Amino acid sequence: MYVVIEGIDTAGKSTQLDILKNNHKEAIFTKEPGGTQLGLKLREMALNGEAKSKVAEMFLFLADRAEHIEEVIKPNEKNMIVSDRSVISGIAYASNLPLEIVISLNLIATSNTLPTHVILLELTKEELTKRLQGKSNDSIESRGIDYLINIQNRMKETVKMLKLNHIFIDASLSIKEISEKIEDFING
Ligand SMILES: Nc1ncnc2c1ncn2[C@@H]1O[C@H](COP(=O)(O)OP(=O)(O)O)[C@@H](O)[C@H]1O
Ligand SMILES: Cc1cn([C@H]2C[C@H](O)[C@@H](COP(=O)(O)OP(=O)(O)O)O2)c(=O)[nH]c1=O
Repeated sequence: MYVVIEGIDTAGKSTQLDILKNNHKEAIFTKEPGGTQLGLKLREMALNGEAKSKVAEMFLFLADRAEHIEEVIKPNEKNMIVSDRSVISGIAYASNLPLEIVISLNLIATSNTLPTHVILLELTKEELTKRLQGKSNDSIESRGIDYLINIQNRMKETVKMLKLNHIFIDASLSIKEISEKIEDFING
């Protein structure tokens, strides 16, 4: 089982992952970017805005993903894996290119190893605005509210285009309500 927690910045992914770590001690927890040794270096470069070219930035995340799939996901496919972000973020955030092209590049990076369960935490513009005010933003988050809402819409479109098993959860529900919906979906 390859479960991914998806959502734009501040959607509540880390909060739900902390609960999942308590409820599923047997699972392997990982993330993108930064789920491998190479990925940590790539994450640093990407989040510090070192790539001036958006295409170069996309390839940093693709390299992170290829390494992550090879080193973490594939070797553990028989176990329960839970990842903070995935190919869904990869496709959605590369918003300077048409979805179809980015999907093809990501299918190469993932060698078609796709999540079996996609959990997308969905924010309203109002809730996102409120939450972003409470944190310092990395180079990607500082691109603004409308940018992130567009990314969220691309995430939903991507999940549907890839026909992945998924649940969209209203991220403004209580932490407990969201956690219960996640458990029902995973155990369903
Ligand atoms: N269901 C929720 N309702 C209200 N606030 C939440 C909820 N889940 C998380 N938060 C808060 O929103 C902020 C971002 O949560 P976090 O889990 O760090 O999001 P992400 O990992 O997706 O960036 C944190 O301040 C967190 O306490
Ligand atoms: C996985 C991935 C993340 N990102 C972005 C989303 C985030 O803004 C940033 C780092 O992700 P993350 O560490 O999850 O940030 P946060 O916890 O604030 O959500 O990288 C991409 O642009 N492309 C990708 O392929």
